[in-house]
Amino acid sequence: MPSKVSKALNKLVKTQKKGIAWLIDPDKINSDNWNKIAELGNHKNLPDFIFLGGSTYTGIDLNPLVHKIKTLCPTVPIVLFPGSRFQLADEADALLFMSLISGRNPEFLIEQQVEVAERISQSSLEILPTGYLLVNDGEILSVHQQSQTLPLLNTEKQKILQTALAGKLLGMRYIFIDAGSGASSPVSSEIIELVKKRMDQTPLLIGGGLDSLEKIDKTFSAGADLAIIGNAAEKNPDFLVEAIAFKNWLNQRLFIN
Ligand SMILES: CC(C)=CCC/C(C)=C/CC/C(C)=C/CC/C(C)=C/COP(=O)(O)OP(=O)(O)O
Ligand SMILES: O=P(O)(O)OC[C@@H](O)CO
Ligand SMILES: [Mg+2]
Repeated sequence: MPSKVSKALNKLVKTQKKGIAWLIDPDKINSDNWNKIAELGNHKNLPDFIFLGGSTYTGIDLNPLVHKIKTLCPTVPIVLFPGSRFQLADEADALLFMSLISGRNPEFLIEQQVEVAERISQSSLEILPTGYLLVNDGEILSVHQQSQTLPLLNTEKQKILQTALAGKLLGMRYIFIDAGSGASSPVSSEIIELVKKRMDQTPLLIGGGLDSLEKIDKTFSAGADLAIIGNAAEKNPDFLVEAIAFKNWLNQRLFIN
């Protein structure tokens, strides 16, 4: 099995560097996004990964989209972040093979995964076993509607820690805590700190509502290894480049110190 993406994620943890993933929603990609991808192809401020997925997308073959992104921006690994089993594409580099462990809906805990296990084990996708937790201040967003689960609250510290640890002990190699796309407040710094302290070498991915450099800074300072940015980049593609430049500056500062 290929290991390019897992190596890159684990390297972030080992070197204490920070990474940024640009989340592209196949349903919403527009001409501004395409222009940005074309620019990225020869830009020094590249995201570490492109995540591809949407909470509601159920439509057509994603391979042509993957192919087009790869042609324009060949050096950035494309990681599938599927809202359902219909969002697979063999031409992507890797797949976040998630189980929604903050919820109790069997469909997203195990059923979706069972349906695709045989297919993906025969593909050349790099499989990233991921415990996926929805955590916010009680806001119900499209991912909650889609998965028919409620988010854990930022105040439910013990429950969130227990859930992340259970995922890790079950062998999930990545923990992704998501406030949900467009969340008005992101995963709290307290939660990120608490979970990060107990993760050892397991990469911690944080996303949802990261729409300012201040929020990204807080997320990284609290211990996130990778920040996922969707809506803010969709609305203002230049924000993505600013966020990446900021992350590069943080990493450089770490190196100098
Ligand atoms: C492993 C396989 C094949 C499927 C996993 C299926 C699971 C467990 C999904 C988790 C629950 C879920 C529905 C996650 C959605 C993740 C996602 C791609 C969010 C992005 O949200 P947007 O589509 O950007 O939100 P908007 O609809 O607001 O744009
Ligand atoms: O669109 P935003 O709010 O950046 O969220 C990204 C992602 O974490 C959602 O699942
Ligand atoms: Mg979206």
